Amino acid sequence: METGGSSESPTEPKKGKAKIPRKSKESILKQKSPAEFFAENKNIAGFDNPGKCLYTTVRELVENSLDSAESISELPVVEVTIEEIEKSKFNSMIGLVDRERVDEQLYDDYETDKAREKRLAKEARVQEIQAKNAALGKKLKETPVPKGIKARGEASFYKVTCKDNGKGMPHDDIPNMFGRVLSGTKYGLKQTRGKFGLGAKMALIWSKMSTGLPIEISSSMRNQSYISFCRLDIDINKNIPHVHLHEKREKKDHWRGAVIQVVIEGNWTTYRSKILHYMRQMAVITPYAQFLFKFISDAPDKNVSIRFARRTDVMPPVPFETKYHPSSVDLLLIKRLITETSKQNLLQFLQHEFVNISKSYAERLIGEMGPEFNPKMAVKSLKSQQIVRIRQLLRQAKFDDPSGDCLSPAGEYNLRLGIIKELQPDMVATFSGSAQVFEGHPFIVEAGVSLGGKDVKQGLNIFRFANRIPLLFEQGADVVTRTAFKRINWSSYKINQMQDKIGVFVSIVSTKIPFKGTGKEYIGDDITEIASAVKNAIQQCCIQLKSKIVKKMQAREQQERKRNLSKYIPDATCAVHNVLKEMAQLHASKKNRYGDEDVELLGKVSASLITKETLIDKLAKHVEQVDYEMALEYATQSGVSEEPKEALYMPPLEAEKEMITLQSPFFVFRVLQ
Ligand SMILES: Nc1ncnc2c1ncn2[C@@H]1O[C@H](COP(=O)(O)OP(=O)(O)OP(=O)(O)O)[C@@H](O)[C@H]1O
Repeated sequence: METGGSSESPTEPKKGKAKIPRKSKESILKQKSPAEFFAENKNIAGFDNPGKCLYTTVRELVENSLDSAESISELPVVEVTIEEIEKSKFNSMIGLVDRERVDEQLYDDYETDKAREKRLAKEARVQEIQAKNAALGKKLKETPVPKGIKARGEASFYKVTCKDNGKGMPHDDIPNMFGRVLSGTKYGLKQTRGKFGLGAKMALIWSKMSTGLPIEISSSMRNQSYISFCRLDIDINKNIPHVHLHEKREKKDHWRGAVIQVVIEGNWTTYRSKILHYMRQMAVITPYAQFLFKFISDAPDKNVSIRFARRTDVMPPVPFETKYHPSSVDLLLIKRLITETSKQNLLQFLQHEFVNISKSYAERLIGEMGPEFNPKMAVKSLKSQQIVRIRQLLRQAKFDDPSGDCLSPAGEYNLRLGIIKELQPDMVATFSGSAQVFEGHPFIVEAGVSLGGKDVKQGLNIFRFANRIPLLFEQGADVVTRTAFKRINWSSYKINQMQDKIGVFVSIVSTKIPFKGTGKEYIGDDITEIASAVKNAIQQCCIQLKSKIVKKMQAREQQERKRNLSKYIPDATCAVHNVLKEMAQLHASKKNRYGDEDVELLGKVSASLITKETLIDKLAKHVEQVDYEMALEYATQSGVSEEPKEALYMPPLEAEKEMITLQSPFFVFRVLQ
């Protein structure tokens, strides 16, 4: 085993350590570290209560794993395990000896004999009613049977482990990546699930707050011959990692990736369905990933093990980092870019540090700035007022919109695949919009609308994704929900908003998703560009669906017509045959005279060559013929190209057998050899 150094004391940052001025005696001023702030306001990062904390911890770890695998174009394999740890096991983990209660009345869940009697009587009553209803065959209403009261302090503990096949982390960066709030590698202008440099630290802060246990990280990168292992917690006041152990361990195989493990308080019972929904929706929007989710407890009936198999090998292109759009910059940003740039003069700076400024355009801009500016001037010597002038001009000048090339939308193929897998709908339509822009950030909206399907409730069922993260909370305030409920006239597309089972899937990707809050739970309805792009994407799907619905309705009408005509054949033929028989009798008794043609016919009726059955047969054939001709006429009118087509998706074969794989941007075809 190779040891890369361990430390028992907090790792102090050497550079950039802020000096806090000495306070005068009467000063009441206090400072707070970011870690302290987020520990006190953990709800703004999605850590509201123990149940939600469990959910958000899983989320943060899974999203980091996906970001990591995708950053190296690796098809992600992510394994999440939540292991329930019962109280005495937890106590022994932390070296606390279990203690029996002595003074029962001291506890919050203490019940007097009378209260207990009352509760048991109530429970018995409820059970009796339920049994009676069941015997009468009545549908059972969800009458909760009151359970024995749970103590306020009765906590449940969980060990959450997330393993991936991603990039891994540089050995020396691990303590800061997990032990310093607001530190991360995803701050650049790039579409990533993570952004704030906060999620993993929040999981650690919560573990520190609820169990006091550290986080454990194992990681290995492509060319590393060792596995980095780090056990750390966070010094909340100083916002620095407190490293317990940081070492390099022997690597026996070619493993690459990361394993993160944290023990937290949580509530599986109340957040089970949210966590499973999250995993399922993540599998929908990431069909090229393989997920294994496990919940392990001492009660085997509670155990869950779900494998979300990879359904395609086609991974969306890796998003790449882009530069700022000149129209969206502010003074701080320009100053930062000036400090960080390797370019010497103003011309090079404008041309290379922003998108959509060519050399000639940069020259025109500099000319417009005034006589004290020139292309060759040293960019690092610009004075504050000059920077203000640059900013004013960049704000007012005309620039092309940023292109969406740097983005990586899920793609219509993946979206459709996900919808079909998730809902198994009767009909589905998808649409992928072109790149648009808000505040200098490109964004792309994709949508899918489905009708019918398995486990879909009547009305609108909304599924939201942002930078390929499923959003499950704060649905009511989100731009997608509001648009679907308020701005789409469903009936004009022949869709019944109340009765049809409608699935609305919207995925937005951008270099900046304007989430409300750091919890990444919803996108507000106040950004007009995004709201109108969402509306357009849903409408485009509805237009496609409408034509399918109309075709279906016409086909149904046609069938109905045929059925109606066929229904009347026996009565109609009976009536016609009776008339013919009567005519034949009149002709025979010479009471009526008929033309030659009629006489021939009446002769056949008299000779029983034309019977009721022959008439039925002829009429049925005629209805069939008319129906066929109408269908043909319809097909010719609407053109063969518009015949309803259904896309075909083939799940990847699981077998290890030798296969030839044919790949195209739209499909993967595997042939067994
Ligand atoms: N599984 C992992 N594999 C590789 N790197 C990881 C992994 N988990 C975390 N990291 C690194 O640690 C950094 C911090 O992660 P953290 O979750 O705190 O923030 P983030 O993902 O950058 O942003 P956000 O707070 O929005 O999730 C990441 O930027 C990433 O570089």
